[in-house]
Formats: sequence, structure tokens, C-alpha cells
Amino acid sequence: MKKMLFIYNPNSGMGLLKPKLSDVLDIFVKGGYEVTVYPTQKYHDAVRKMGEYEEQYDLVACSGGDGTLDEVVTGMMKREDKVPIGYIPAGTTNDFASSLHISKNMLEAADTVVNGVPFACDVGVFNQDYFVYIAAFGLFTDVSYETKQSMKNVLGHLAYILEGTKRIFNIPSYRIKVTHDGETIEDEFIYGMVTNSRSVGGFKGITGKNVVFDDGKFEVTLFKTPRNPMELNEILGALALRKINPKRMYSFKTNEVHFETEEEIPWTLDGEFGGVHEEVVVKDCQKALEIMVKPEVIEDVSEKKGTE
Ligand SMILES: Nc1ncnc2c1ncn2[C@@H]1O[C@H](COP(=O)(O)OP(=O)(O)OP(=O)(O)O)[C@@H](O)[C@H]1O
Repeated sequence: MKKMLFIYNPNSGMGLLKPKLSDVLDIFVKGGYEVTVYPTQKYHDAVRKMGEYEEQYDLVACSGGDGTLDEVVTGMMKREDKVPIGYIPAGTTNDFASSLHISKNMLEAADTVVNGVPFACDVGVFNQDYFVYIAAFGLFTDVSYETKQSMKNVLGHLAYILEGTKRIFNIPSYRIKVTHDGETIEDEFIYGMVTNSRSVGGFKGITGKNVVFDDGKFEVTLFKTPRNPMELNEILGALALRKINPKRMYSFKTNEVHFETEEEIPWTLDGEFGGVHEEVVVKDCQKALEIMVKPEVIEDVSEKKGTE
């Protein structure tokens, strides 16, 4: 029998897993796995568990929100013996799962874990850390004025806060030197994100078109600081239409981008606090990990699309 480690966050988002746990485990066993189950006990526990296990598992499955997936991916990236990851989304937003068409129905997602196919997916390297689908700085990424939920739904709240600041004009702004592909941009920004995702905080389309997850490239979207109400309105308009406005935003694809600031700025990685940094190097580690997906979606999420 094949061996699976199943890590889940009993506290995550909607608490959907608990009533389905027995059925989920049944699907895993019927799928041919002997399962070791581990409910996370505290913050960062999944990373610790990933770093400690000595058994030879054929698959590591996890269930929880983006934070739990991020921890399992981070733990797997640090291991020599990498195996595919299965994911049952149980959080509130689940941007990444929806990008990979992983079902919100727990039992369907459990079926994909054991009967799906491994998809070699890009992983983001952020200085010494890792992320699955978004590294972001700026508004809402400062823990001191952060509520958990607003970190998740970044763009919704970006629009919300900007609406509220129409008159006050006290939006935190950062002067940043951004370098990618031999080009340098120096400007003032209120918000920026490096993504490998089709939706951010439920906002589909804002990270650009033709996003695939194994092309070795991120989408980088940077929002310039508005200097007057008209510029602010242009940003709000772009957010409402989920479209890039090249006058107010920079948008490009790259496999490596550097951010340098004079002051430390707060970042989030996959919706969790990612520390404050003056210098950040983000690299795309192409096809670094395998994630289980439904066979029929490979063509849609992969760069092979259209070239074969
Ligand atoms: N038993 C626990 N008690 C407290 N925190 C935990 C526990 N297990 C995991 N965590 C932490 O909770 C954080 C959030 O986890 P996760 O993303 O799975 O859920 P969520 O935040 O409810 O979901 P979503 O991100 O979709 O809103 C993670 O950083 C994780 O380390």
C-alpha cells in the first residue's frame, strides 16, 4: 500500500472539513493509501511537521486555507525527497485552488488527491522563504493595522480603503527601485504584488491574461501612488474593471524581480505576514513541485496549451 501524510488545519476558515473528515479518509484509503493524519496545533506547525518527518510518504495531502498550503509547500521545498502534494481547500478565499480548478467540494477534492494527476507547478522564492501564488507589499500588509480578513481579500480592500481616502490623502506610499530583466523602475507605490494566480482575493483577471502556472514566470502588478483625485479615480476604475491601467500601474511578466527601498516595508506571502524588508529578491522556481489536479485541467493550467 502507498503511504500518505495528511496534514490539516482544524481551525481553518469555514471549518468545513470536520464533518467530512471520515469520508475524506475513506476516499484516501479506497484510493490505495495508508494514511497518517496530523491536525496542526498552532501557527507554523505544518512547516515544522514537514521538516521533521522521516517516513517515506508517496504523497503529502493537506487541507486548510492558503496559509496551510503555503506552509506545506514551504516545508516540501526544503526537503530533498520531494513528493506530490494534494490539496483540499477549506479556507475562505482559496485563490490558488480556484486557479488550478481544484474543487471546493471536499469529497471531489479528496478524489483529485488520490485519482488526479501530478502537475509540475512553479513556486516563488522570496529571499530565504517560499510562496505559492502571491507575494505583496503595501496597504494591508502591515500587521499593526491589519485584520486577518483584509489581508486575504487584498484588492477588494485596496478599493475600499482608497474610496475612503478620497479626501484625506494619507495613503502610505513607498519609494521603491524595482529591477527586472535589465530594466529599472524607480517610483512611488502604494501597493504591489508578484503573483502566480488567476485571481487575487477573488478578483479574477487583474493579474493579466493567459496566466499559466508552469511557465517559470510571475505576473508583477505595481500600483503607483496617486497624486490627485483624478489619478485615484483611475486606479479605482481599474480595480472595478479588473483591468490594468498602464498610466497608473506597471504590469509585466518576469522570472526574477528585485525590490529595494530605503525603509523597511511590510510584505505578505500567500496572505500571511511575510516580515518587513528593505531588499527583496523574488525568483520563480519553475516546475518546482507537483500538485495533484484533475487530468482534464492540465491543458488549461499549463504552458503546453496551444503549442502542442
Ligand atoms: N491549531 C492551530 N491554532 C492556531 N493557528 C493555527 C493552527 N493550525 C494552523 N494555524 C495557523 O493558522 C494560519 C491560517 O491558516 P489557514 O490559511 O489554513 O486558514 P484560514 O486563514 O482560516 O484560511 P484562509 O487563509 O482561506 O482564510 C496559518 O498560518 C497556520 O499556521
